[in-house]
Amino acid sequence: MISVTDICKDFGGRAAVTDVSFDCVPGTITGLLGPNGAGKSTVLKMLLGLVSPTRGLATIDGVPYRELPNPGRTVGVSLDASGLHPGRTLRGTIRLAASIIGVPTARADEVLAQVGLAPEYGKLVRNCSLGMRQRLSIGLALLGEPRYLILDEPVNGLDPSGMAWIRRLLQQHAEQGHTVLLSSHLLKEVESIADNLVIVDQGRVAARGTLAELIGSEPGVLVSATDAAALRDALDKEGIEHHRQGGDVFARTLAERIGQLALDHGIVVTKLTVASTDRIEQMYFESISRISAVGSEKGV
Ligand SMILES: Nc1ncnc2c1ncn2[C@@H]1O[C@H](COP(=O)(O)OP(=O)(O)OP(=O)(O)O)[C@@H](O)[C@H]1O
Repeated sequence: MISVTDICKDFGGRAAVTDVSFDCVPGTITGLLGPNGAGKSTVLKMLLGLVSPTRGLATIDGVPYRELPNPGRTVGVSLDASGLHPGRTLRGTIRLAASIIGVPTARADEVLAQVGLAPEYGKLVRNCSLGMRQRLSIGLALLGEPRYLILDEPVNGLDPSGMAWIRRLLQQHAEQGHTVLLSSHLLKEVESIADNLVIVDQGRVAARGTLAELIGSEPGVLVSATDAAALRDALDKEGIEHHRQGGDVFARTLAERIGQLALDHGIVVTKLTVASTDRIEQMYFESISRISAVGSEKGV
């Protein structure tokens, strides 16, 4: 488990992170979300022993990162893809990292293929696109087959297929019982990947919980069906709140329930849109505006 307890960081007397606490349990993906400068990277760096906390404790597997016996085999880290050595090739970079953490060369080549960079193995890092560097950085994180993945802004620079790829990869990692913590300022991306959210603003936790806890357990689904009247009848029978929206039906339930309902009643669904995005956006802005209000009361 990853445990962050009342962690604080001041830089030159200025608070960057204040009393941040959260846990990440195995088998889940946690998204650390917040606007630019909110303190996300500082939290991750404290967790990884790269910045020492002014107060508080951050542990992985019950100990601070620096006390892990072989951190490279336990925790996969991707912090800043622009920090990779520009004069090394992709393969050279990953093989060097493999030799440092005691992983066979064959595994390095396997990871290069896994992140879609095998055809470019001879390219120098300085000649790689941002997306390629991001893939390399994620490959470095995966190298030691770690139980924990800690990724700072992993979707930065990735195109839509790259984003879909990383989503699948992280979900598979969590399904294997591993723990994923990622930071992002991209609300929609985190919403589609994470099981749990920790929203930070101005260094403080603004909101924390599962997506359902934060936006309500039944966010609502917009459904198009060839027979909308039959759909409305079925929703009535099941006692599911609904109303018309254009030619569609907005039902206050989960997509899974609509799928089951359609199957049970033989209704052909032609389109189904989960209408949570605007609610999560609303929740996000409400959370961070509460922190801003506290900050302005304190004259921050
Ligand atoms: N080494 C440092 N020295 C002084 N101030 C720092 C240092 N590192 C971070 N800060 C400050 O701490 C605050 C939080 O920065 P941090 O990089 O953690 O935010 P972030 O949420 O990761 O932002 P972004 O999404 O823009 O990367 C910012 O005000 C930043 O200027």
